[in-house]
Amino acid sequence: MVSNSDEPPSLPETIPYITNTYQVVLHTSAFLRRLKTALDGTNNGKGIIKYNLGGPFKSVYIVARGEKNIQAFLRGSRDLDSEPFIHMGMENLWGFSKKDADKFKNDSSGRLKNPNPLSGTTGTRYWAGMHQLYDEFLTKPHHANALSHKFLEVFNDRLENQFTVGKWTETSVVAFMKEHMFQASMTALFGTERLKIAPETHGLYWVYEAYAWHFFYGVPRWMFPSAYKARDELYAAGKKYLDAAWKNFDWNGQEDWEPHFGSRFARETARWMREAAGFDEKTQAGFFTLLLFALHSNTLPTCTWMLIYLCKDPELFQAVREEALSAYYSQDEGTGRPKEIDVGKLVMLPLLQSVFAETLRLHMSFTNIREARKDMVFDGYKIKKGSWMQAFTGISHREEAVWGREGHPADEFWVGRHLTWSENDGKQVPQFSIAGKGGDFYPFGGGTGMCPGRHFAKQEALVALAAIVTRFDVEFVEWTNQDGSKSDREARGDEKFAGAGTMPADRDMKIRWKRLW
Ligand code: HEM
Repeated sequence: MVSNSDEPPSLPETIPYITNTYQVVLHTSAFLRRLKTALDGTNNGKGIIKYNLGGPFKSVYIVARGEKNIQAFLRGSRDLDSEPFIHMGMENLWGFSKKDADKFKNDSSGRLKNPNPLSGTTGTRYWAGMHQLYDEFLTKPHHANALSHKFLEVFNDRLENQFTVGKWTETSVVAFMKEHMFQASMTALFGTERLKIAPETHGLYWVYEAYAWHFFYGVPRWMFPSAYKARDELYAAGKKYLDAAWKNFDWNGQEDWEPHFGSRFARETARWMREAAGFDEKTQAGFFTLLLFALHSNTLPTCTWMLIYLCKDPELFQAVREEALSAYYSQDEGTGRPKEIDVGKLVMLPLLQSVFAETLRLHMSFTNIREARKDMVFDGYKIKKGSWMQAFTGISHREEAVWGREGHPADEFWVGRHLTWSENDGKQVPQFSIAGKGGDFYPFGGGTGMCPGRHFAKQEALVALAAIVTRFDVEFVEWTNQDGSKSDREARGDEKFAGAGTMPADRDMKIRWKRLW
């Protein structure tokens, strides 16, 4: 470690200005392993480490440890700005035209209702407009609830239509979720028409998702030509859907959901892009491609992992089933089977919340990035205006000193980690708690840029899981590779996704299951 008084230690690298840059962009899992080793070796006690990205001029300060520092990093929204980082992905990942991406670049008024007083921006406030859309139509309970109800309706229909009551069938968990959860959440957010008009969206999406991190960093096209081709075809598929939705939607209706645009959020986003922001067609299709990524890239693998953990542990499966059944408030008159579920109650159940949190803790590997708006001092170190700061959930979420418990190291899935127990009527009753862990657990980011889909995401994952565990008896068969051949080991997080979001399972789990109702 190299250290002087104003500067934190630097992350050593074999080839100056090359090794760290190469790894953080193209091999983030290796970068994180090296970072962890360096952190364990440093005795500055603050967990702040510096490196240079792409040459000597871009300093990056990694805020790796310490509740206070991570909180300050996540919440310091006025001085530490996530907008340049989002802007960076707008052309290559989102698919914006340069002209429209520049509208965001030139707007320094921020996302909040009142413009940043330091900003001289006049005219349309693009960041604030986008933030308001998220806040009003995605985060607010009415719209988050409408999305999860539609999701559940479609997901339930699919379970009922695909599987016969009382019949055992074999299925593969990862492939099953990639088909059915994908389709149900697409319908909830974007309507039934998107996949009818552009069925290629489904196949193209997985390629786009796998290379999203490379697109974000602007890795040249010649390195991954087929991924770039799939990305461009996905933009074109988004345009087909938007053109048809604009043509067929009846703007006089005010329903929460209809088949052409889907949710109110999608409809209002389309309207804002065209009417208030004046984006061109490329940008409009690009934004709806980015929303695909936001919708699936974390929730789908998270829910898949949750199901994998339950299928691995029949006792936990049974306990979660009993808990989930307690959230059903009506029964079918003929069969006496559970019918309607109280989603508000379901998402507060301790065991289910604990399975969700533990899965996000272990598998959400995201790089939070901020840029310093001005020269500042951070935990005693001088940070120059324009420097980047990064915080990695892949480090914080796995800190042994924070998460390790006797017999349950931080790297292991253990549902008891977030539960406390108390006695009620002679019975031990669990409570879920992750309070006081804000600096060690931040799967949804933080500050004004915090994930606006977090409530919908939790509801979606938990209703999907509840629908499965209450309806199916399940038996584990074997681990397989993605092509269906037998695997000699169980699934791990796919390292290709390290730093970019939830790491999907790199193996599939074959199960037998029987629908009960
Ligand atoms: C388990 C599921 C999810 C996780 C872990 C997650 C996590 C995140 C994170 C870490 C960010 C970046 C926050 C930041 O920069 O500070 C983000 C942004 C975002 N998420 Fe989620 N997300 C999830 C599901 C969803 C869902 C279902 C939606 C619905 C469409 C969604 C919509 C968005 C959007 C639109 C943004 C961009 C916000 C912005 O730029 O201001 N997310 N999410």
